[in-house]
Amino acid sequence: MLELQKVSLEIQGDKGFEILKNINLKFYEKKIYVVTGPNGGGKSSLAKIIMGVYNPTSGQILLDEQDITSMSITERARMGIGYAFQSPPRFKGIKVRELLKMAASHNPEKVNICDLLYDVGLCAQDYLNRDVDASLSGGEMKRIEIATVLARNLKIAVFDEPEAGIDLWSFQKLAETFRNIHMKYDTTIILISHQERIMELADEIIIMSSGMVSAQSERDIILAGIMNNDSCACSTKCVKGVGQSAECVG
Ligand SMILES: Nc1ncnc2c1ncn2[C@@H]1O[C@H](COP(=O)(O)OP(=O)(O)OP(=O)(O)O)[C@@H](O)[C@H]1O
Repeated sequence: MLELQKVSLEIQGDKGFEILKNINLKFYEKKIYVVTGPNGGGKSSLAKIIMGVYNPTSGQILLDEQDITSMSITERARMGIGYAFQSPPRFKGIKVRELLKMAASHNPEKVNICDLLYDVGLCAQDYLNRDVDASLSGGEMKRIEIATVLARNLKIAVFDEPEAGIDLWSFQKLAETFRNIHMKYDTTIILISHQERIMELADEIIIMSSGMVSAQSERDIILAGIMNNDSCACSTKCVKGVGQSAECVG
């Protein structure tokens, strides 16, 4: 289990401000969590603090009861925490086959890289010998990145907007991929997303807003709340919501 206890993150600057405020969260094994919420709410910062890109200003992070708060990205990666980037990096001179083999190097006998490519909706025959460079489209690169994360058989896998750059036709396949991982592995999956169809995969949904957890509950409860919410998201006092600003009085 991954646990965040009273985690806060302040970015130093002219007038340092708190990006994350007193976050208390528990992520259990074999569950899918979707972190959602308005732009700037703190979702990616939460992912980065789990990864070790940022270190909290205060609070603690525990993985299976071990304090990992001050561990580096590399140490956390060794302990089984992995992250898929919004815009995956490209590696000059490396083939898809080599990239996946490297990712699976801790458990090569367990991982079939052709199955992995199939799981992310790519045909092994067409892609194994492709270079991991600019010749791959954004969506193809994203899927290969997801395959590398799967290959690592992680304890905690964080995906930041996995749907970004993936066409509507392949979206269903992506959702199936996460369902399959959920069934096949004990990995805790944390998905950062605004997409309702990604939220539908969740066991639990966490809403981040203004650097705080503003709601956390089972998927159906949160989704019902979002669907029934006809209140206005603007900062002024408004009875009918954004887009009907004639009603705004603030
Ligand atoms: N390194 C940084 N320096 C200064 N401000 C930062 C830094 N990282 C994040 N922020 C600010 O912290 C807030 C939260 O950012 P974050 O990227 O976590 O939001 P988000 O919920 O992922 O947003 P989005 O949905 O737009 O991706 C934003 O106001 C952002 O500008």
